[in-house]
Amino acid sequence: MTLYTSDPEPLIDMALKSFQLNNGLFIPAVGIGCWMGSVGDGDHVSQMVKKALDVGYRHVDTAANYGNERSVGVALKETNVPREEIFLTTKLDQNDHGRVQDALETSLKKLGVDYVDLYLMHWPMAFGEDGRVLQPEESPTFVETWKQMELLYFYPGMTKSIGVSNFSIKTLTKLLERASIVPAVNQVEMHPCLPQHDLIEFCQSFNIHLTAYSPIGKHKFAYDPAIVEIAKSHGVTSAQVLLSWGIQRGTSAIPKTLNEERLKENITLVDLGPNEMSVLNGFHQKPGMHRSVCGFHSSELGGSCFGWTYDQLGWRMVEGDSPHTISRKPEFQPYPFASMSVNVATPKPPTILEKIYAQRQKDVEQAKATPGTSPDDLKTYLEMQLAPPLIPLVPRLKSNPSTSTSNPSLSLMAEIKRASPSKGPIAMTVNPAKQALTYAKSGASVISVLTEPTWFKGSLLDMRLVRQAVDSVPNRPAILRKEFIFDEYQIAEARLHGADTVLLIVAMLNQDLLRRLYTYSVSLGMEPLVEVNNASEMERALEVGAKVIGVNNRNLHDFNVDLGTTSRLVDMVQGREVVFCALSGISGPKDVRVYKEQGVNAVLVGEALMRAEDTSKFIRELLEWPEI
Ligand SMILES: O=C(O)c1ccccc1NCC(=O)[C@H](O)[C@H](O)COP(=O)(O)O
Repeated sequence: MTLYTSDPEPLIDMALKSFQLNNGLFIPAVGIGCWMGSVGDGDHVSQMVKKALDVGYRHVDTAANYGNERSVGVALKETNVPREEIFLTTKLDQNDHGRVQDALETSLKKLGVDYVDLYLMHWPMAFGEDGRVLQPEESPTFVETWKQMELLYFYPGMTKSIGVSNFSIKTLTKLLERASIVPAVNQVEMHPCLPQHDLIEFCQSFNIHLTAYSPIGKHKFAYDPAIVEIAKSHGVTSAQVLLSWGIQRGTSAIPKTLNEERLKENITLVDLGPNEMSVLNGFHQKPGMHRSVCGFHSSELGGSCFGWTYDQLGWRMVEGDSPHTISRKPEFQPYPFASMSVNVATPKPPTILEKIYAQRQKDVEQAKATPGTSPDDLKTYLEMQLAPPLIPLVPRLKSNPSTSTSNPSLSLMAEIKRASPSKGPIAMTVNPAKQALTYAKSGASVISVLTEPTWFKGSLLDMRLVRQAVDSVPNRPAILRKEFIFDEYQIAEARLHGADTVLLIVAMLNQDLLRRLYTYSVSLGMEPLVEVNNASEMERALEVGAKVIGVNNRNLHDFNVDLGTTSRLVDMVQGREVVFCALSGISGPKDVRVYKEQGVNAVLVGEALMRAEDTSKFIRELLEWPEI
């Protein structure tokens, strides 16, 4: 909707404008900020948030430290706006850096919601048990806290995005060196007296969105003649000019006001021209102007803030400091309003498979860049024939303890699975070598080793030790590298670390890549297990000539498990030379019996085996095999 004043100056209705974050979610450009200048302020906050939602806001920003999450919760409960239409942010208190999950659970309870859209680390510095400010190297460091926040993101449910607040280029750089997930947002003080040009440039290069708090500068400079003149020429208030400037730079803002008229004004903005943007970009260069309006850059604080020096924080200034060292790039291309999305209500967050894929790409790049494990190094090791001998998958899968009996049953691919995205920790203390030996002695044809570290807590070392543990077992099982494979490099790694086969997940590969990886794996002597989840993926697996196809009963996009997925695809392999396997969700003999009747050749079982009290007995009963 475009509104018109009498001049008529077109005003831009910001209510539903949003910016897309690096995880695919959309953050509305203007939100209602709930810091009231002091902790709490109960009823006022509830009324303010309710009014804001009534007039069109869909973004609410609070923090544990503001002491008003309950009041925000009252407004969320009383409003008619559905929860899923609201982008809700809260922040981790500095007292809670060592207990992130508990802190978020407490915040959710107070807010009366099941999840927040964004959870921010409020400040990089933590407070110790005794209330003392911990120094940057003291545990929990902000990197350690970030790692805990990443876990919340990996086991989704409580927050849809994670980010930071009050981070500088210095502290962000340190965080990014160790981060598996790039923060979606950095929320900082930002207005024309503190434009943060360098920080914006830095964050843009990492696709980190910036949100401005105190975007109107607490009205401390809003009546400067230069700003008033721009406001007059558009027929709007100074506050509207300052907010328009911020959003036109591509940053969102969370102004606060209890006044209904101002609430409306703050989401009704104007398009500033290049000269006006220039005036505001350079505003802080006036003598004495470059400063925090929150008192953070004050000589009274003696060059520190909350117990960290400006140097530790990466803040390079004190009040009135010459801005030339800070602002090297005052000119920014205006953010194209036209390209802003209005899709607030139906964000499409990445699925777990997409998240894992993105993370594994980073991991593989890192491994390739590590001296000794470059692609050339791996090629040389393979040429030197350093990979251990392998066994062929197809015949091994066709043999199990029941094959020579009058009533042959299915074969088993037994998985080693410490944790998973859908279940969290499953068997964190398992010793993979011992578990593998039990599987081998119980008759498993394949041992599947999850080597993904972040969600499944596995490693290549696990797989190597599994291989070593079973190497001398007669008719040893084949070793499967259970991974999210998209690069030949991962297949070479698998072979060198003792795998006999690898997993190729059709859902993550285009047909050319699937064919290329299939061919490469076969060229190293490893017939891959090709995983499908529906009929079209099955056609693609057959098209590349896969000889071992597994149907995953678990939908990797939404975790839904349906044992009928395998049954529905049986017909597609009938009469073909394919070993047909059922993967995931198999927990008892009944499941296996149904598959046996349908002609399935093997089952891959993870969680049920990891949780079994007597693994050998469980396997024998599951497969209805004779005693070995
Ligand atoms: O298990 C998960 O939560 C999961 C989520 C996303 C991608 C893959 C996932 N699992 C990998 C597997 O394929 C299973 O570990 C395997 O099929 C065994 O499943 P189960 O017997 O249900 O443990």
